[in-house]
Amino acid sequence: MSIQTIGVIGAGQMGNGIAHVMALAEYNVLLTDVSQAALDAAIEGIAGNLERQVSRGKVAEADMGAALGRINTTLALSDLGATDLVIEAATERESVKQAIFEDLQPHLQPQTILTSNTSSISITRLASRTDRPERFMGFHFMNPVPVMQLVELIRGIATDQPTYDACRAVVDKLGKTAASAEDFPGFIVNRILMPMINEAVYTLYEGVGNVRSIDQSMKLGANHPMGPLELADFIGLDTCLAIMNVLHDGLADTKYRPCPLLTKYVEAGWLGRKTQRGFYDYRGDEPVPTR
Ligand SMILES: CC(=O)CC(=O)SCCNC(=O)CCNC(=O)[C@H](O)C(C)(C)COP(=O)(O)OP(=O)(O)OC[C@H]1O[C@@H](n2cnc3c(N)ncnc32)[C@H](O)[C@@H]1OP(=O)(O)O
Ligand SMILES: NC(=O)C1=CN([C@@H]2O[C@H](COP(=O)(O)OP(=O)(O)OC[C@H]3O[C@@H](n4cnc5c(N)ncnc54)[C@H](OP(=O)(O)O)[C@@H]3O)[C@@H](O)[C@H]2O)C=CC1
Repeated sequence: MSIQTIGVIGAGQMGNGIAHVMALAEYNVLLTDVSQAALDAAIEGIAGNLERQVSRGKVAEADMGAALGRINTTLALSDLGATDLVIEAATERESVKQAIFEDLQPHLQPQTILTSNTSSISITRLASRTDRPERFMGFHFMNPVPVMQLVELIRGIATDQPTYDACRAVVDKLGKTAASAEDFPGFIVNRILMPMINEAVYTLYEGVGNVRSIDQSMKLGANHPMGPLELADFIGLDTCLAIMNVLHDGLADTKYRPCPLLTKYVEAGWLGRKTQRGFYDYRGDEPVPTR
């Protein structure tokens, strides 16, 4: 099946990045969210990121204008009815995602492929609540989407080969690399990455190091581009906690128990960069550790 128009649900940091790369690859994009403010912020963010790519010679100025022209926004989920592929990138909560698919389904063409950018939730379970489990799969981008090379492709138990092939062709057209992962909690990247981040929070909680020493240790001692606490703030602490809960519930092993300090930050609404405060405070000129 030929994909030309892509619907993106959720205009947060991932939805915004997905719309950006799809438009640059000449797909028409229809981006939706529950708030107009989120849609406006996403368009502004995409324009800013494209401008940076133009200034660094990564994108031609004319391509930037054309890409922005290919992105339309709407508050009405039903407008996504005419798209060929839908990528859901709303909040990492199963009930939110299920409600979106339920509301969207009656408006979709029968052949439309439904996908989720979920970081951890069972693709098979999400698919089973839709009218098209064979045309449903996991389409998992990494953050920041315009920079990261990998896309994890996750088949649910019922996903058919034409659906996988169509999604694979989109990844190829983006110039990114696909990795196939089986449908188990956290798939590949987050099964490995998130326990490391959670362990960094335990290291902080137990006083083994402070925020700065933990991040510095992993940057200078293990050559990670960002320290684990800086990365957690970048991903979003609510998303990190949601992923740990999926690993803990789905694999029933205490090694995945979320650190109580991570829970406390989320309860405080200190979700990282997106709320200006997490393991660092971003409200000043330089990020300042909060512990
Ligand atoms: C939670 C999940 O489900 C899965 C996940 O995504 S886990 C998270 C995975 N991501 C990571 O681990 C990211 C780790 N961090 C990094 O790789 C790097 O710190 C980083 C790429 C984010 C930034 O790199 P940096 O060297 O510190 O910063 P900076 O020089 O500003 O940026 C590097 C490049 O990225 C570009 N960039 C950064 N953010 C961007 C964005 N949002 N859009 C477009 N370009 C962006 C910059 O323009 C720059 O481009 P050039 O190389 O052409 O100059
Ligand atoms: N952050 C990361 O590094 C990565 C995240 N992901 C996954 O991508 C998804 C999105 O994450 P991310 O972009 O970081 O999250 P954000 O919190 O940045 O964005 C989520 C967006 O979805 C919106 N939203 C919530 N409910 C609905 C709804 N019913 N319909 C439409 N939009 C809705 C939110 O609006 P509001 O704020 O008003 O609630 C918000 O704008 C999650 O599943 C996450 O696990 C995948 C890879 C990496």
